[in-house]
Amino acid sequence: MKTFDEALHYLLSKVKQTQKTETISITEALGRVLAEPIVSPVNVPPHDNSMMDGYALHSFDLEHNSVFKVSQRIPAGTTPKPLVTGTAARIFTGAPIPQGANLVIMQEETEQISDNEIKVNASKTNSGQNIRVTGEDIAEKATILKPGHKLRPQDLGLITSIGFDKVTVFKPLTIATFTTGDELLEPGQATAPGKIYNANRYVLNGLVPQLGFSLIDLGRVEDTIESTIEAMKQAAKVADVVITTGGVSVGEEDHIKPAIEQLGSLDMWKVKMKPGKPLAYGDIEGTPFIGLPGNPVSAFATFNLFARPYLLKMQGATNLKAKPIWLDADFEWLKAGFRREFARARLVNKNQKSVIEIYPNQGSGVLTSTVWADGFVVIPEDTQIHKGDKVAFYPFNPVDE
Ligand SMILES: Nc1nc2c(c(=O)[nH]1)N[C@H]1C(S)=C(S)[C@@H](COP(=O)(O)OP(=O)(O)OC[C@H]3O[C@@H](n4cnc5c(N)ncnc54)[C@H](O)[C@@H]3O)O[C@H]1N2
Ligand code: MOO
Repeated sequence: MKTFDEALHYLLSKVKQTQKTETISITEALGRVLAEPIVSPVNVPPHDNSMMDGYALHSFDLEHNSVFKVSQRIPAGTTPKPLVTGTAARIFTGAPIPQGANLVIMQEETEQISDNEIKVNASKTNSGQNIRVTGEDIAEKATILKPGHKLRPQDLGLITSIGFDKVTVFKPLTIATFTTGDELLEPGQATAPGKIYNANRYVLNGLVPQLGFSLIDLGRVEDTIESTIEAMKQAAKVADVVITTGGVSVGEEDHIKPAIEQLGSLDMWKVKMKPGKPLAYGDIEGTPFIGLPGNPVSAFATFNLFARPYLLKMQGATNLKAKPIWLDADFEWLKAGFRREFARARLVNKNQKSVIEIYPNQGSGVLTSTVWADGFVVIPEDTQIHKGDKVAFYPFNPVDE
């Protein structure tokens, strides 16, 4: 049996990163992975500018005077004249600082004493106050984003702040999915004895596009060797990776193993984790294949824990590792097991403290646990947990994804 860390490490070592890139409009770039560094040709801000609506003047004059003539008016978007010595300039937020001024007094700290005169009432002033300096956000020639970065709304803002309207990103991977099992009915079909509804198809087909990949959904494949081989071939032809659920444990009803062994290569693993013990990895005529277990919670967990980082790495992303949040357990886990448990858990606030609760039924077929929860809590191998122990919580949707 492999440990969880061994399985993940091996899987990630097998990834061949995509080389296919495209240059696209910034309006299409949300969620895409950068293929090239972004180097700024400009300073941001491009000029020293005011943080406040108020008056620009020089600190030297303030040492001698509190009443100033207003010698010019500088709205944002205009170019100021140099400041006449001993005077103030009316200035607005974002407007360039005139040459000869070195601070801005906000208008609430001044009073208008005649049509073109103000009195400064500020108790404390410093040179440079209320001025945003050239390049303080981005310096010219700085690398603002590196390849492998998955673009979020704030990244698009940063890129457009240097004037770029296009970015070079990796083309999205295409993932083909199918589910196996003759017991499966599609939603909308009438129930029948011995049958269950195909839940995994819809979980998988939500998880794949949520990560920004294109999906080819081949639906349910009949449990025969011929149908499985046919589906595999078709999937491998059109996709960068093929992902299935079901048919990876030891039963002879499972045709995934013999099908792939005819078409490529396959490793069947038993991983020391729960849910998600069986996992298959191989290739179909050269296309990577990941076989997730059939139990719905196991399929959900192994997608998140194995397929997600595998696919993100293949897509060129560098931020693969989900970061845990360490919090106090608000539960007891007394049956220490030899497999690492990824218990479905949620964060709750109690008396201004965040703690972790777990769903009472942690069965691999209890999909309700994944809906109730908002993440996994890790119960390490051979470990009991008592209330108040620190535990590692992994949200299902990491914020930086
Ligand atoms: N003798 C052994 N039996 C099993 C072992 C083992 O080590 N030795 N491992 C168990 C574990 S752990 C798991 S997980 C399952 C995984 O089995 P498979 O990947 O072969 O999956 P199936 O047998 O096809 O299905 C398991 C279970 O999940 C239900 N299922 C399957 N597909 C779907 C779907 N698309 N939607 C909803 N539910 C689905 C299926 O009906 C079964 O109940 O094997 C254990 N057995
Ligand atoms: O992966 Mo199985 O779900 O551990 O029960």
